[in-house]
Amino acid sequence: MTLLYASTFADALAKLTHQEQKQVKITTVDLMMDPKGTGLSLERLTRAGDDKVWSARVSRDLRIILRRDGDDNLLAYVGHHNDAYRWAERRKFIPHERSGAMQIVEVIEGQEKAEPEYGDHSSATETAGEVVQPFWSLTDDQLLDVGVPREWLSHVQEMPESEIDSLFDRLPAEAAEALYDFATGGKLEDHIVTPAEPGADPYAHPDALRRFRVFDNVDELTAALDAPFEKWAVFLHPAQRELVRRKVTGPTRITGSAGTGKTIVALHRAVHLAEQSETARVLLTTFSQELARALSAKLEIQTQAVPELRERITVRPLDEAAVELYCQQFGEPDLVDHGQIRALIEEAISAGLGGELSTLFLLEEWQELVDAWGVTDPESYATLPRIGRRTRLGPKQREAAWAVFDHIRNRMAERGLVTRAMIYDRLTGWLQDGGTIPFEHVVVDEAQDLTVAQVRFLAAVGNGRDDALFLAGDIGQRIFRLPFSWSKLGLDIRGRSHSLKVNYRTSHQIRAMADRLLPPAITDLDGVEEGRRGTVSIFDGPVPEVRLLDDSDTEADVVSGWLQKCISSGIAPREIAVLVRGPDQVPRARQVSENAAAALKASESPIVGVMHDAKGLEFRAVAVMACDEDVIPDPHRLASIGDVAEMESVYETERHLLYVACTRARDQLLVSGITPGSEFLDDLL
Ligand SMILES: Nc1ncnc2c1ncn2[C@@H]1O[C@H](COP(=O)(O)OP(=O)(O)OP(=O)(O)O)[C@@H](O)[C@H]1O
Repeated sequence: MTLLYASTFADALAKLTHQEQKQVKITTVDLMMDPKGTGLSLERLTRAGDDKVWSARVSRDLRIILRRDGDDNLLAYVGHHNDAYRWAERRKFIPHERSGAMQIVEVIEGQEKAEPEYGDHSSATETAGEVVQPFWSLTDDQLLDVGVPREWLSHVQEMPESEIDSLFDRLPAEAAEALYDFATGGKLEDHIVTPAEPGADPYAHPDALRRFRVFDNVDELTAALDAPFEKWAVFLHPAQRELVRRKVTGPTRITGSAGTGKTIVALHRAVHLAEQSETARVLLTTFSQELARALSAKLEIQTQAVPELRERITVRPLDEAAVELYCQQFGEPDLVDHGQIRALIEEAISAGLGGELSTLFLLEEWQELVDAWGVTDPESYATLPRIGRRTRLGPKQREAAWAVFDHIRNRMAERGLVTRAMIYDRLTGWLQDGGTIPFEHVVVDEAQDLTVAQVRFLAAVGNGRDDALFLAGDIGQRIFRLPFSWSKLGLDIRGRSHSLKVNYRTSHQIRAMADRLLPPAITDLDGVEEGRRGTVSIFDGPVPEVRLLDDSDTEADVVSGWLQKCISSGIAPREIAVLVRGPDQVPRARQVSENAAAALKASESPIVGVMHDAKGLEFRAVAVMACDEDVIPDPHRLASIGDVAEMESVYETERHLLYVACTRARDQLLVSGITPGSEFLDDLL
């Protein structure tokens, strides 16, 4: 027997109470153990849209809807008696006539085909009467080509614009994606379905695999039933699946705007690589402890059914993994801190080094150039591009500065001190001399914020090995560093960069608004373009609000009122965030959050944080407040700008920050500031 599990079943299961979910799980496992269903109350549903549909009794009121075809048992839906029967009556299960992929098709009323009012569908007419019908000009053939079920052709052609947002709820996802992209300016031809080979299994088509999953054993099934909310663990988009399984001959990067599932792909990729052999070892890494913890938690869910896979995957922040490796090879490093570097600079200045250059200048020069780029001699320092550094240095000043850096380097060497970048540089040299890390595969999430030293290290880790390096990131979310070329450092992903286009996190409305902060395509310094155009979200929600208020009291009242509305609508305070540009604005945010909780006598208040720390997180509702003229872009950063190139890069990262903040919201977003407000708000509006 083959047991199949549909995403509609997962959705329906997630809506039941915990107790009901437990009952469903027991019945489902019984069904798996007793494929003929002899011990279960199975009943064929004569009024269902499909003659292979059955119901299985879970309890007096709960029913599982199954489709039984030969050896296949498909778990299609679960719900209370009337709801479950009504669902079954309005569904057909048919392979699509062009793709061959199995679809669950909602039966709609009035399926007779309407004739176009103004001649045939090839006419450019897009309106019938006053109502805009965005798909009126599309022919049956065009619609079938993108996976629209035949039953839906005329309904789609006549669909008014106001119904577009329901596409994902009602049509198979491949068709909904194509139509939504078309309606928002994309090309239908980009979404033509792939026809299956004759006789192929309709459940094995990539479009079917995004909504059906075959379970080989009870453990896998029970793991999926334990976490019905975690659809990402079970159903991948065809583009995600392809990237997870792709065999690659060099470092590979996946990109995509916020919420397109890059982290999910990185996670599945790590598991896929671990599955390849019992001896495979995988490092799944990212930049912070908090993000690594979140990855670990997801990995637990994903490997629940096969715990030995979990043991083959190590999840660590990259810095921690590097220190661990360093300890194994060279002993424990003594990391220098900021205060020690400052003291060494002051010592050098007292000894007459450094000419007229200030401590602050030398400190920044050390951190941003000399240490970051691993400069070890005056010749390399003299030729280093000074992107992002405001002061141009003449040869004499460089010489004076180098004398200080030389002093720092010598003192550090005498005392056995190292910087993080030096740790990576030493490991890189060791790898280049034939050293090997204890991992065959490294998967990196949030790769857009890698440092120069980390990129060099990873290049040496990859070193031309197949499937060695897989990086996920979005350059539109680079918030910590100035851009630099990866390929010049040996990490060449050109020709192996792939972009995801379906946004699972944010509503259409929030995504469309946040996208206005960034250009439609961003090109990195290696000339690899990341396009945002053509990205679609799979659900819709309220239009985000942008509010400019007269003063901070009024803003506090408005944001607090908005938070109260969110909480009163059933969103738990821990699923709501109030985000601000920096620590100076945190008291404003905290007060608003506490006021909202106090007004409702809620036991907890919405989470407060700065935009930088929100990377990788998500909330049902987000208020991005204090977006004032003198807050974002950060005036301290702007004040120190030296040239146009630096100005551009500061503006870019400040925009990215606001983009990151806005795209943490799944359903509801409020952006506010005090008049005249941040110049970025003009783009949002
Ligand atoms: N195939 C899928 N099915 C269901 N949900 C998914 C799928 N892929 C991703 N998601 C959900 O979409 C949301 C965003 O995913 P993820 O965090 O991987 O995106 P991301 O591209 O890494 O975002 P960011 O760039 O903001 O870090 C998560 O809630 C995730 O569970």
